Amino acid sequence: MQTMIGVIGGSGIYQIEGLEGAEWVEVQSPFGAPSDAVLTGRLGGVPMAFVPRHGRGHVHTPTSVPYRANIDALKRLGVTDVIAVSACGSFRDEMAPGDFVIVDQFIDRTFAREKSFFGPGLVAHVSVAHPTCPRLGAACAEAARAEGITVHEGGTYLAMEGPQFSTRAESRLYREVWGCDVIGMTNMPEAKLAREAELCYASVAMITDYDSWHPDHGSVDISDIIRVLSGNADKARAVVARLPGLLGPERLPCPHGCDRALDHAVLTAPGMRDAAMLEKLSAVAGRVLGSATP
Ligand SMILES: CSC[C@H]1O[C@H](OP(=O)(O)O)[C@H](O)[C@@H]1O
Ligand SMILES: Nc1ncnc2[nH]cnc12
Repeated sequence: MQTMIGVIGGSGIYQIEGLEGAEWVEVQSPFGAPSDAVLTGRLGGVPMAFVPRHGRGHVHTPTSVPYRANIDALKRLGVTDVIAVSACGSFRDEMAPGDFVIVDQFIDRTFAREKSFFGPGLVAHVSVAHPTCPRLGAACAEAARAEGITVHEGGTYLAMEGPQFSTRAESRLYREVWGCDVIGMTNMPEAKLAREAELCYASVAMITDYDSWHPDHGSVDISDIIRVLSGNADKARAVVARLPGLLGPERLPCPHGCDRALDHAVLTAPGMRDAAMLEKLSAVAGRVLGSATP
């Protein structure tokens, strides 16, 4: 199988440079319109697809991002591995603004988003006990280190609904009681949907601030975030540029089973499956439903 890298660019990252044959393509998804057209091309001989999570010009709120359409569109294009690049706040002194965290756990506190491709007429339950791909995360960490970035391998990301930032009491709860390391508004349900679509998913969280718990740093402030974001964006693009060399064009099956997540997940009996749902899920779950899109 051929590697195809999907990149979801977060706040401050609305395009990537250097793609050969770069082209913005409109992708139709049965889950609605993706955040924007998808930038496709090749980097180091490996096909790549980039979607700006908030759209060019930053038009989508964390709640209005069409997470399902974005993941479905990447799957339809043939993406195998998704790197989610995101701004986040830090709950740890040692995880400082400018550092990157390769997130490996989430606490999902979002409540106003569609969280599954499945539903009535086609029921499935995938495991997200380990919600990110260790193989892809290790490649991202290696790429970040090669760029001289301070990178923390492993961390728990609290996904909040937003769009307002946390109160000081919430910030302390997430840090002191729940043991979270970073906070953001977008990696959930994105990671859950990537797992349902059998895509390897790694989250590269770029720290922009100390949220609102830190006695020496006051409260989170959007102008501080934007200042750090501009530096982070170039670093993130440099990390992405190293990934084709690290992942290579030939893709071996995921040793952690991300690409087989649906093997035993669909519960609805074959004769009871809803025809419209089968059609809708042809890209995401075609491998196990027998309706794969060509
Ligand atoms: C720019 S501050 C808040 C905003 O930034 C993060 O977005 P993303 O994860 O897409 O980089 C955060 O989750 C909020 O949506
Ligand atoms: N402190 C914070 N809380 C939520 N999302 C963020 N994105 C960047 N910083 C953040």
